[in-house]
Amino acid sequence: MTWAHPIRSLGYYLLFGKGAAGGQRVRVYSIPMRTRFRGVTRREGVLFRGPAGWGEFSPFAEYGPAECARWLAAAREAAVEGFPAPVRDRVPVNATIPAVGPETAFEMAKVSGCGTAKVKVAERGQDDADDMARVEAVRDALGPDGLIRVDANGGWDVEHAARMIRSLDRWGLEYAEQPCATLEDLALVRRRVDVPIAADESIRRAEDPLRVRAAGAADVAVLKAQPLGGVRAALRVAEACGLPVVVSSAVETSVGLAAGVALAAALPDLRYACGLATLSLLEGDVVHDPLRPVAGEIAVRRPVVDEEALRRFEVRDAGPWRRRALAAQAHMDGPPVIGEAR
Ligand SMILES: O=C(O)CCC(=O)c1ccccc1C(=O)O
Ligand SMILES: [Mg+2]
Repeated sequence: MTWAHPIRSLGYYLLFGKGAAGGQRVRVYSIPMRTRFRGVTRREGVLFRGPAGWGEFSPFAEYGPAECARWLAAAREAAVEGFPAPVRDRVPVNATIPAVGPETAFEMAKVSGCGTAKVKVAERGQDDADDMARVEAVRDALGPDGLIRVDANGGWDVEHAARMIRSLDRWGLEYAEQPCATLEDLALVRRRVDVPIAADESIRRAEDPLRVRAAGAADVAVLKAQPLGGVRAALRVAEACGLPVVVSSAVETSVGLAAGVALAAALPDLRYACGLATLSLLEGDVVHDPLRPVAGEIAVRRPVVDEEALRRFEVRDAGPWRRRALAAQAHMDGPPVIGEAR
């Protein structure tokens, strides 16, 4: 398939660099994290505006061009196409508690205003007692009616996972997210514990959910809009996988979060709180009215970039990110969005 005009002219909106007549400069941001998360201390990415609004391209540093192509497609959808129609106007969300000490965990759960919390466990360099203390503190903060899920990011082997999930369940677990790295191990753990299992890292490509289901590896699918290639792509994955879905963020600015919110808002069936309350992990944002939860819910809307807010975090040299986006674009299906700088 070739992309002749007028679609090719979409690239026109999204030129990097100065002097592209009628084009847009892309904007690079770098925002410090309030607490280290996934080993990351600054969140960085690209923002650009197209005819449908602002899009964000912010793959994590370790991802290569083929993987980044889906993240770029998500930004293109946001900027050029816009989001599908919502079926709800608010999305219930969970507080995200990083691998912090129990006092901080208690405080974060308390101030979040959320009735559901996701607690990170199995952090490298910590031990089981740290996880126990953190989950106990979050249970204290939420009270008996709160819901607690844990996320091990694949950090346990099967034995360790089965043992820890049973131990942590003394404080009551809604589900355990990605206790082990492989599908086979997830399936083994799932057969050994009563707590439901969610798959996150095991679902990064459109074909993954079918493999998750075939392996009997999970009860819940965690879907992220950017890595799956956008809201529409993620909706197709949700439909194909036949599992209840939790939408979560990739810890983006409000621009990227809006895609996750749009996905959660468009799902026909939403039974779980979503992991979209992640702005509190960042030192700031690029919009005037950030997508933060009120009483455990985020209102469905699309904030626009505020120049004054962006100025605090904008990076002048767009070169490295331009190269990254162009490399991703070479692997992307459909029309290009990034032009060469002139
Ligand atoms: O789901 C949440 O509560 C927040 C999002 C989150 O945890 C996350 C964000 C970026 C990368 C990985 C993860 C993860 O779920 O492991
Ligand atoms: Mg996860």
